[in-house]
Amino acid sequence: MSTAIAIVGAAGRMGRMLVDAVEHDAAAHLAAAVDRAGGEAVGRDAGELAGRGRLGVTVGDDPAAAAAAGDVVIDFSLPEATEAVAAACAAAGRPLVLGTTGLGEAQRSAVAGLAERTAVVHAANYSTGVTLLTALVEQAARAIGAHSDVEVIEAHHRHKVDAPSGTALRLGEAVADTLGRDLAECAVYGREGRTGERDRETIGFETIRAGDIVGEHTVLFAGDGERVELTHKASSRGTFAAGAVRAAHWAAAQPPGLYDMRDVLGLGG
Ligand SMILES: NC(=O)C1=CN([C@@H]2O[C@H](COP(=O)(O)OP(=O)(O)OC[C@H]3O[C@@H](n4cnc5c(N)ncnc54)[C@H](O)[C@@H]3O)[C@@H](O)[C@H]2O)C=CC1
Ligand SMILES: O=C(O)C1=N[C@H](C(=O)O)C[C@H](O)C1
Repeated sequence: MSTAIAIVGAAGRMGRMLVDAVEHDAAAHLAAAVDRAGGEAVGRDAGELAGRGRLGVTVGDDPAAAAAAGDVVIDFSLPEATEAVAAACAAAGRPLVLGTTGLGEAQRSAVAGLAERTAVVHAANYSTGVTLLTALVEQAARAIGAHSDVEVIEAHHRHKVDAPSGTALRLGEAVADTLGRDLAECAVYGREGRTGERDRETIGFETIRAGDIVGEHTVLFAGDGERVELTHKASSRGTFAAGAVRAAHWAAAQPPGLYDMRDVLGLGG
């Protein structure tokens, strides 16, 4: 059986990659495509936008119609779309694979509410490599985190609108949780001026925005006389799209709940 997939944010960098990934997957097909109301993509063919030629799926602006048409919804758009997409998935009883980063409290709460009714996979990064990196970072934090200065460094393309990246925040959270710290209290975002000496309990974040960098993350554990750096570099958005489509197949068979990419890959907690 082929999984019918509805894509929100279909005209974006990730949306176009997702259309391509779905159409490359013999076990899936594109059922609906949605983008921003009033945007120039609405009314165009989603396949043509993705450079794949005509697919016969017109980009719409109604998440409710898209959710009803698909077995699963994949949303990589903007936080402004999240609450409407969650409501559409709840009304249609459809699982959601959410890749959008930079969510605020209201959007997180909408996602948590949806997860009581359907399966929701929410990951800041759908690549297998970053899922592994997160596990390795937890291992490093357990071994040397309490005696190290921990810094998270990320680099992305010039078009990215949120900072630090969702992945960087997730990596920082993984360190904080492992060390029994509260990230909201120990995070330091960039430094400037007369900062004073570094407090070992803090977790620092540095952001680079430049050119067409797809996505790079390093977690640095620095002590006296040595340091450990764990790095992941994505060289194609195809890796995120492939992971999201894999998550969509997986989510279609899950009971309600909030999951992440570790669950999808069967790596446990
Ligand atoms: N979880 C992951 O693995 C990854 C997550 N991302 C995240 O995905 C999101 C999208 O990234 P890009 O594709 O690079 O951005 P983009 O700006 O190229 O695409 C976003 C698309 O969403 C559309 N959009 C905006 N408001 C909308 C609304 N209310 N309803 C429907 N569509 C709407 C825009 O018109 C645009 O076509 C970002 O939050 C980014 O951080 C990106 C790559 C990987
Ligand atoms: O906006 C992007 O491009 C990316 N966003 C995600 C994030 O914020 O972590 C994941 C990936 O690094 C690409």
